[in-house]
Amino acid sequence: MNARAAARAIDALRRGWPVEVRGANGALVLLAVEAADDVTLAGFDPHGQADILLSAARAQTLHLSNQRAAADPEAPVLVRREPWIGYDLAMALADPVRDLATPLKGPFRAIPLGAPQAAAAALRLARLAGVLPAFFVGDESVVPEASVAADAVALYGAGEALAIATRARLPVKVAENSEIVAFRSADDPREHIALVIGNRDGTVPVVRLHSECLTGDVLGSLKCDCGPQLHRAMHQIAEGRWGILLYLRQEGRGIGLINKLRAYALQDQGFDTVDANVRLGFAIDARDFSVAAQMLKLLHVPSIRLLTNNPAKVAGLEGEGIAVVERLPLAIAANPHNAHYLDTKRDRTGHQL
Ligand SMILES: Nc1nc2c(ncn2[C@@H]2O[C@H](COP(=O)(O)OP(=O)(O)OP(=O)(O)O)[C@@H](O)[C@H]2O)c(=O)[nH]1
Ligand SMILES: [Zn+2]
Repeated sequence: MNARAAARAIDALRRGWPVEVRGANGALVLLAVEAADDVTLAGFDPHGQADILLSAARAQTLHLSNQRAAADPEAPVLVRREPWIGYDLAMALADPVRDLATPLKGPFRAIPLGAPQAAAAALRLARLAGVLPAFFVGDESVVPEASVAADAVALYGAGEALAIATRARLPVKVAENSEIVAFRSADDPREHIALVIGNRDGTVPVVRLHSECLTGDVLGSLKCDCGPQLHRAMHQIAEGRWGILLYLRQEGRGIGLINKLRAYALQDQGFDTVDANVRLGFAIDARDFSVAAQMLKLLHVPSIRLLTNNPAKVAGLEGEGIAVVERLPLAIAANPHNAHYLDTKRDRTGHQL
C-alpha cells in the first residue's frame, strides 16, 4: 500500500501533476518545477504566490542556505516567491546547467519551512523520479493527483519486497556456464539482475556490485571507468571458481540518467563529479546498497569477497548483515578523459586502490 502510494506520487510528479506529501508536522502540495510549464503553473498557482522548495546543496550555490542546512545536502530550503519570479526564472533556480549562461540575479530569500519532514521526503521523491529537486509549493485549495506519506518515501526502493522473478541459463563471453537471475519488487520498477558465473560450490564467491551506467556500459564512454570495470570484473569472476555480478539499476549513483547527464554538462563547464552532484542539489552519492544485500540473501550467499575500490559498498553490505571477508581492488588504467574523474574518486570520495 505504502509502495503503491510512492509509485503513484513518482509517476504523477514526472508528469507534472500536483502531488501531496504528508509528514509528521504537516503536508505539502507540490508541483515539480522541471515537469511544469507556464500553463500548468498558472493552473496550480493562479496568483503567482507558490514558494519554491529547493535542496540545501542547491540553495548553497545560490547563497541561500544557512550553516545547519548545508550539513545535509538534501535538506529542504524554501525560497520566497517574489512577484518577478516567473516560470523561466524558477526553472533557472532549479537547473544549475544554466548558471554560467544566465547568472542568477536575486535577491532571493530563504523563508521558514512549515513541514520539514514532508519537504525532505519530497526532495527524495524528486531524486527517485529522476527530476531536478525543485518544487512549487501550492496552497491548500490545490487538489493533488497523488498523496504519499513521508515514511513510505523513505522505505521506497530499499529492497523490502524484493523477490526472484525468474532465472535462466545465460552463456556469456567470459563464462558459458552462467545463470541470470532477475529480481522484482512491488515497490520499485527497477529490475535488478544477478549473473551467477561458474559452478556454485561451498567457497566464498567473488562478487561485483555494479551500478548501471548506460554511457559507460553500453556506449563505451571514456568519461568514467564503468565499462572496463564491468568487463574486468566479469573476467576476474570467471577466472575463479564461481562468483556473482550484481547489476543494480542505480544509474548515475542513484540520481538517474538525465540528472547524470546534467552532471556531465556541469563537468563540461569545469566542475568535478562531486561538485556537479552538489550543484544539482543532490548528495554526492545517493545510492543505497541494501538492495544488493537483499539480493545476496535471496541467493543464499551470506559472505562474499567483494571487488571494489569503494569502502561505502563494503560498509553498506556489512551494515545489512553480509560478511565481506575480503575486499579485492578493481583498478582500471586511466585515459585522458577519465583521469580527473578517477583522481576525484580517490581524493574526494574515499576510493582506495
Ligand atoms: N552522478 C554521477 N554519476 C556518475 C558519474 N560518473 C559515473 N557515474 C555513475 O557512478 C556509478 C558507478 O559506480 P560503480 O562503478 O558501481 O562504483 P564506484 O562507487 O565507482 O565504486 P567501485 O566499486 O570502486 O567501482 C554508475 O551508476 C555511474 O552511472 C558522474 O560524473 N556523476
Ligand atoms: Zn560510468
